[in-house]
Amino acid sequence: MPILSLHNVSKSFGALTVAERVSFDLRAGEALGVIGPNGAGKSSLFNLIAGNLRPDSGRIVLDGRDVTAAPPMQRCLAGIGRSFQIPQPFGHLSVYENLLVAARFGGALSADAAPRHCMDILRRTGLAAQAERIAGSLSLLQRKRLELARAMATEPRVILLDEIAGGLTEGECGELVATIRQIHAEGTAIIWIEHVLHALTSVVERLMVLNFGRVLVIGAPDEVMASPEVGEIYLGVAA
Ligand SMILES: Nc1ncnc2c1ncn2[C@@H]1O[C@H](COP(=O)(O)OP(=O)(O)OP(=O)(O)O)[C@@H](O)[C@H]1O
Repeated sequence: MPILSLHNVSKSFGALTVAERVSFDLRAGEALGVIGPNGAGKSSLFNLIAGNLRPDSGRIVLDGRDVTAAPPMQRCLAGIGRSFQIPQPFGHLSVYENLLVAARFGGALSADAAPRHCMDILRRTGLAAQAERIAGSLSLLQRKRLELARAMATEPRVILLDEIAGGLTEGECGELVATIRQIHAEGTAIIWIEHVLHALTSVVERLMVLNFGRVLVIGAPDEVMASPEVGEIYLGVAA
């Protein structure tokens, strides 16, 4: 059984369609990459999955349970974790405190269980040495790590990563990718929107291309990148 399924999910803002009958399954533990031109509907897709946008039609099923009408908080508790394109930590709290908030409120961990869980996430996301640092004082790479860690602290079954590699140097990007690969290897399913293609394709098993809110193609990354439709929208020429 897939961990997450979208069935004909559609959403429009007036005349602008950001999702048009989007359907796909995410297998438990799978990593799926999402690419597409600016405005294709990638972030809107995350908002639909996380519950920040309500679809006009269609169904979203998490682990066999229909969550289409569930608000974001309930979806988070049900196992959908999310990182944002622009990191959104509590800047005046420490790194550890940020994780504690996520674990207690986003993951409903008990006061007894949360501290140990947060220490584990700090270690797994490469932030152990920064635990006491105020989040607002972190470097960009560390803020990206914190964004990942906050999502992981909610104990997600599926984690949504929105352009987490953007703005990093090549070396920093490699470090973050290694962490994401490890998290994936430990069993968390991932949907990752990313413009840094080589980072994305070094992790994901499948790639989905969105264009004008539609799924243009979904499949193995090398086959998707070699497909004429993708060449057409990225290079503006028919292959
Ligand atoms: N709440 C909203 N109301 C009206 N229009 C919206 C809303 N949210 C998004 N849009 C529009 O929907 C379109 C798709 O936006 P979305 O952010 O999903 O695209 P994207 O593929 O993530 O783009 P990018 O790569 O630039 O981040 C854009 O034209 C955007 O301006």
